[in-house]
Amino acid sequence: MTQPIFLVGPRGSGKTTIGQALAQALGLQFIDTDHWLLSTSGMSVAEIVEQEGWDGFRLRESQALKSATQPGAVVATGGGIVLRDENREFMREQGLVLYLRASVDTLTNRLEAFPDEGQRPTLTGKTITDEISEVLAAREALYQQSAHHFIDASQSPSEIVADILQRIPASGASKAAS
Ligand SMILES: Nc1ncnc2c1ncn2[C@@H]1O[C@H](COP(=O)(O)OP(=O)(O)OP(=O)(O)O)[C@@H](O)[C@H]1O
Ligand SMILES: O=C(O)C1=C[C@@H](O)[C@@H](O)[C@H](O)C1
Ligand SMILES: [Mg+2]
Repeated sequence: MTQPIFLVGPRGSGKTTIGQALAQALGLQFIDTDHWLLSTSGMSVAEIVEQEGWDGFRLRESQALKSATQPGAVVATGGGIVLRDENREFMREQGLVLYLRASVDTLTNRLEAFPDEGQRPTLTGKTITDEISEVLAAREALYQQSAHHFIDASQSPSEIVADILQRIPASGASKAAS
């Protein structure tokens, strides 16, 4: 398989966790746009937003997506990557896009247990539950438009990886929607 696999979804859906496990299972390189930005800029998401605002972060994130993507890699994106048309088009044209879907309750539980405020500064100033509901409602259609496959991300990591592997046989990843 030479086309990259992109994981999209909201904060806490498991893009980083599942991306690492999937890359290991497939023997592929793992890339994470949030980590790539941290290592290339030396700044956390919170620091970039403090200095450049969310517009500055979104610009850097789009550049990171294009610079970091490699053929045959698993790419965990940031939760807001789908906000820009150019990013959605890039991912769909270059590779296979998987949407990790989970309920507001599941996402809230995960983010409350591990908030990581340096990488997940508030988007709305609201509580985690209210923020997730609002952000998911605003982005759901964009995640759906971007994705070739919807994956139930409420399962355990090993179940999710097995589910993904069933949909992308070694003979070549399928872009058929499901
Ligand atoms: N399938 C899962 N089952 C249980 N816990 C999970 C699962 N996937 C991720 N987690 C946990 O949820 C938290 C968030 O996961 P992760 O960082 O992978 O999400 P993310 O989608 O990459 O978020 P972000 O958009 O902020 O980068 C972590 O603490 C992780 O251990
Ligand atoms: O959902 C979002 O907008 C974000 C998710 C994280 O992955 C980071 O990219 C950043 O905190 C923004
Ligand atoms: Mg992540």
